[in-house]
Amino acid sequence: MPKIDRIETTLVDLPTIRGHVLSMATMMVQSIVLVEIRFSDGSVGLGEGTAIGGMSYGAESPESIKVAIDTYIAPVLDGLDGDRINTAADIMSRAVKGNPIARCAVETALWDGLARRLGVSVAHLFGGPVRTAMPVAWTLASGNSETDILEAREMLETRRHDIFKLKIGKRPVREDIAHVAAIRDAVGDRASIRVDVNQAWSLDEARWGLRGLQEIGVDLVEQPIGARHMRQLKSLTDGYEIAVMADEALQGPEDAMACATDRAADVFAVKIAQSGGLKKGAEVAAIARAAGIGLYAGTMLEAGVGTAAALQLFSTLPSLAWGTELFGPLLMKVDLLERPIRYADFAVHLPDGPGLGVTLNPDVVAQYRRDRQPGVPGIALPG
Ligand SMILES: O=C(O)C[C@H]1C=CC(=O)O1
Ligand SMILES: [Mn+2]
Repeated sequence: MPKIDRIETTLVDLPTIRGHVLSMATMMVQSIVLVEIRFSDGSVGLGEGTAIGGMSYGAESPESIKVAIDTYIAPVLDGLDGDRINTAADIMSRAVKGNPIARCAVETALWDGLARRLGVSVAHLFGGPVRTAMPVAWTLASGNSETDILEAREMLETRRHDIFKLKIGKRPVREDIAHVAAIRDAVGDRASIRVDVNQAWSLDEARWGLRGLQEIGVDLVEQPIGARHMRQLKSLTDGYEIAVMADEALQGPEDAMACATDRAADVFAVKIAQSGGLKKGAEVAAIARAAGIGLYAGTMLEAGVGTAAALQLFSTLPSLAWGTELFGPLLMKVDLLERPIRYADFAVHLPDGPGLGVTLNPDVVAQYRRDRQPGVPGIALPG
């Protein structure tokens, strides 16, 4: 019986390839928490906990994830049978309210450990993959329409992405619509264009916004209004033809159930981190499927470990109508992995090998760990 011997966390700050401009923050660096669980039989499991824009996207930050794990999760899991992931998840959710990213990071490391000990992939533990390549969106968020157009053209030419998600909500609605229209016109029908407002609009702004986006041929709008405003989200879903996707509104199966019961959204962005782990992410996906709601594999802009964990789960879902946005490693200047995840032919490819199918590059971790490079994180808030 392999016991949990030690849970180690490391903050790593990876510079982004360009400023990533979101409605709530501009990211120059992505900060991640690596989790390594050491088991009594010598096996090791890897996990990752990653937030967006410090604490400006949600209630967890890289620092809070580390504290939650070191101070509140590691002690209650100490000595537990490492194979008992359901028990560990239950203990974590009783010991720590909220903090789904921290719980997901630890659960991921437990899945990786168990799958490695069995010599199988994590996807295998979820019933096996139904696909090994998944469509993958890229986020255009340089903050400048011309730069975004050049980026989009390059992605199409190199066959890396033909789905683009534009981050809007920082500028007045009219300006945002003009920005989206310029990109729509530039790429024509070679790509699917979607937008993410990250909750920035009021309901009346959203009504104008959705009407404008629909007119210019945008396929989908993500979380246009506040996460808590489920009834208003439903009114937008019912009022327009453009698909409405819930993201921040979905913090696990209970939210998914409420959103599905009212059919407040057409599509769910399922994030393993926001759901509180792979198992709960699978539950969110099952609720969507049962309710006839479309599925999209979302990201917290994780580096290779978190992205691989999401790929393992999403490869097993019978239908993934809206594809994925599991491009996080490509947003960072350096890759954390020994063998980077493969992006080709407009798809992201499931890594093979046991566990998550990935191993860390120790030199990159050594160079970018926060305790070796003081003075980060690089986040600018608007205004
Ligand atoms: O969905 C979000 O809000 C977070 C994330 C996903 C892509 C991206 O650029 O940011
Ligand atoms: Mn989103």
